[in-house]
Amino acid sequence: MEFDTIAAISTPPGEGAIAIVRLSGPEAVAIADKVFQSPSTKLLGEQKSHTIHYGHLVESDSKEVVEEVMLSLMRGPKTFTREDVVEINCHGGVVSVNRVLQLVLRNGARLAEPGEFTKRAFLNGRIDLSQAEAVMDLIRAKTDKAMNVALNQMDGKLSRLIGKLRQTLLETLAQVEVNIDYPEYDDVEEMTRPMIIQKGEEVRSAIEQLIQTSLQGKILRDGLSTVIIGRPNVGKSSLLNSLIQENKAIVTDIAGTTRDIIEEYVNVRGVPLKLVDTAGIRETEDLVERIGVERSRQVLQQADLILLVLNHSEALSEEDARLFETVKHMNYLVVVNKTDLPGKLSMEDVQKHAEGKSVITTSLLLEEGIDQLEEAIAGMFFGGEIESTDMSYVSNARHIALLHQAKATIEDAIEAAGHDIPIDMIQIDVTRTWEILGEIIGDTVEESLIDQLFSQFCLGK
Ligand SMILES: Nc1nc2c(c(=O)[nH]1)N(C=O)[C@@H](CNc1ccc(C(=O)N[C@@H](CCC(=O)O)C(=O)O)cc1)CN2
Ligand SMILES: Nc1nc2c(ncn2[C@@H]2O[C@H](COP(=O)(O)OP(=O)(O)OP(=O)(O)O)[C@@H](O)[C@H]2O)c(=O)[nH]1
Ligand SMILES: [K+]
Ligand SMILES: [Mg+2]
Repeated sequence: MEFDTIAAISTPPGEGAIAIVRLSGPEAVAIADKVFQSPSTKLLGEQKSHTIHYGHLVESDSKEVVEEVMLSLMRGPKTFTREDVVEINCHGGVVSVNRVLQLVLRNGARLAEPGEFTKRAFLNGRIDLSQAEAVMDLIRAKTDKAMNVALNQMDGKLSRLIGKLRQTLLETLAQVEVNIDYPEYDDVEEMTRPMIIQKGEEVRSAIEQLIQTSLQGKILRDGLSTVIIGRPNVGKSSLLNSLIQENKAIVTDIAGTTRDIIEEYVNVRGVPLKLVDTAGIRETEDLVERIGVERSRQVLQQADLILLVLNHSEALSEEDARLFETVKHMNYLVVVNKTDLPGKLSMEDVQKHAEGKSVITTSLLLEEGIDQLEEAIAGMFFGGEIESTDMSYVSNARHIALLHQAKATIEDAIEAAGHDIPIDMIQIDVTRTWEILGEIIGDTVEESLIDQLFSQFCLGK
């Protein structure tokens, strides 16, 4: 495909040592030649591909010097976009890099839209949609593990899996056609239906396996939203500070210290947590505190995990019991804090309310119990260690939704094949499954969706 030539600043905004302005498109080299002067005096158009050149950028008419740069020359198709690419490495000042961008825009390039370089890599067939989406995941990855998931997807691991399933579906459809068109025996139906069921089952179970990795994949990608709740003064803010190893939240012995929601990201054994400290939940006359309590109840709704904190030096109160009731149907862990103080809390009571959920004891004052808590959190979602060899987790919400749809349609096909539903109806379900899986890799997908996906990228990517 032939496009116009785009340009953008590909490094983060602000001051840095070096900044890059990237050009891609059929005119990239010609535009660079208009504004680049090197000591060698040779035109870039005459230079070998994949070479880097020292020189100056100058105004095309006045030859006034604009910047001193290093320029990388990369001719397609062996480039990020498969088009001709020129990268101008300039000094990393805000003014400098903008000057360079303006210069190439004045000389024929168009300002790129967010994600447009990666979009071209997709449209020119270097990567498929799931690989392109992985590029964005990679940039946003907050932990090593999340980055590995993205790298694997970028490498095409998910694409290959999806490709294999679609191939099986196509072969099944082809076989159905053959059976119908060239019936060597009269028992076409008897041959065709079991084959659809067998192949359909193969595909269904593979999809199910992918879906099973998706909860973990999503956690690695988006972080586990973890809300700390408990009565005032039990040590919620102390717990946040211990987990992030920083004194971020205010801790005092005054009940009702935390009034606003405090959010912090922390990496617990490879699991990224978005930790949320909340106002202690209790009946209160204080207006500000009451608003805080109300907010605590709201953030609870969106939590993936709840840490319910109790005070070891006080008997279980009615408010504690109400908190247990609130989180009953959610993922939660109980943290019994202040074990350094004389115990008034009956652990039997706690176990009864916790209904089999883990109960961890801590003394945040003495820095005890944090290890066990971290272990319990990681164990809850990853059964101990996160798998590091086979990182083909599905992590993207769009992909997960499509996998669920694909599973439903292939199940329809299997079900229909086992009953007296006409073969052509079953073909429709199998074909639909093939299409839905195709949307994951961008093979069968609406242009508007493609535009929308790439627009979420950063500028210059
Ligand atoms: N300066 C710079 N650094 C960068 C990038 C970039 O665009 N510019 N990248 C941008 O994200 C990443 C590197 N990603 C890239 C991916 C593919 C190709 C590429 O040219 N692929 C070709 C040919 C490979 C080959 O030589 O065999 C291909 O796949 O056909 C280049 C960069 C990270 N670092
Ligand atoms: N003895 C003892 N004191 C602790 C422990 N953990 C926290 N504290 C103290 O308990 C008090 C309350 O701690 P916070 O972390 O502010 O409690 P909170 O649950 O956030 O309180 P609110 O925000 O007011 O609801 C502070 O004085 C802490 O130093 C512990 O393990 N042992
Ligand atoms: K407090
Ligand atoms: Mg607090």
